[in-house]
Amino acid sequence: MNTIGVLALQGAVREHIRSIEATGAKAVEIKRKEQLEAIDGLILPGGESTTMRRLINSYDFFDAIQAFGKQGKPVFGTCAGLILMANEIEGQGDSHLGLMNMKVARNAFGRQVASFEADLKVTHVGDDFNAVFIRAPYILEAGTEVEVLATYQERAVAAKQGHYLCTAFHPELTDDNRFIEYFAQMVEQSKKTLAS
Ligand SMILES: NC(=O)CC[C@H](N)C(=O)O
Repeated sequence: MNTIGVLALQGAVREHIRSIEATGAKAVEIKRKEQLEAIDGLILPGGESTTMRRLINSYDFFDAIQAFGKQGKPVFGTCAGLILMANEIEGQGDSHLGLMNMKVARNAFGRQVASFEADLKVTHVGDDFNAVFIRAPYILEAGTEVEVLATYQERAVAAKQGHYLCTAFHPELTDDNRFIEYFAQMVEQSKKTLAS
């Protein structure tokens, strides 16, 4: 059975645990970096990216998460998690984990319309995915190795780069598990490749 962890320092952890379990995979809350050794894929949840980064540093997760990704193990960032994965953040000198070659903007849809839902066509996932946005970022620029999976109002809001996946929205907040199932398939695939 595949085991998928959710970084549980801050943010929407419990919802991800429920959606991972719905795919049939084992779900684990990750609170110590040593736990990364026992999982096959990692989710960086939504929340507040600067707070999460501060906690990543305090709990000494920074190098451990980068090393996890460099081993070829899949990482999926949602919302604040997408910001953590980008190698460039608009108006901010430093990025965070820098796993994906893309520039992102925070709170990109404005503070007034903080939250909204939209039905999106998502490559690999479906034509009618109900996406929940909460003070969401978006992807301003993406490198050629980054595959944009969905756009909203011509802005890129979901992307994949090899074994890295990210969404500006929160797939864990609906009962539609197709997005997490797609990630679970990526985890399954990488586990087979890493074992061979
Ligand atoms: N729902 C979310 O994860 C919001 C992300 C938040 N705007 C940030 O910058 O971290």
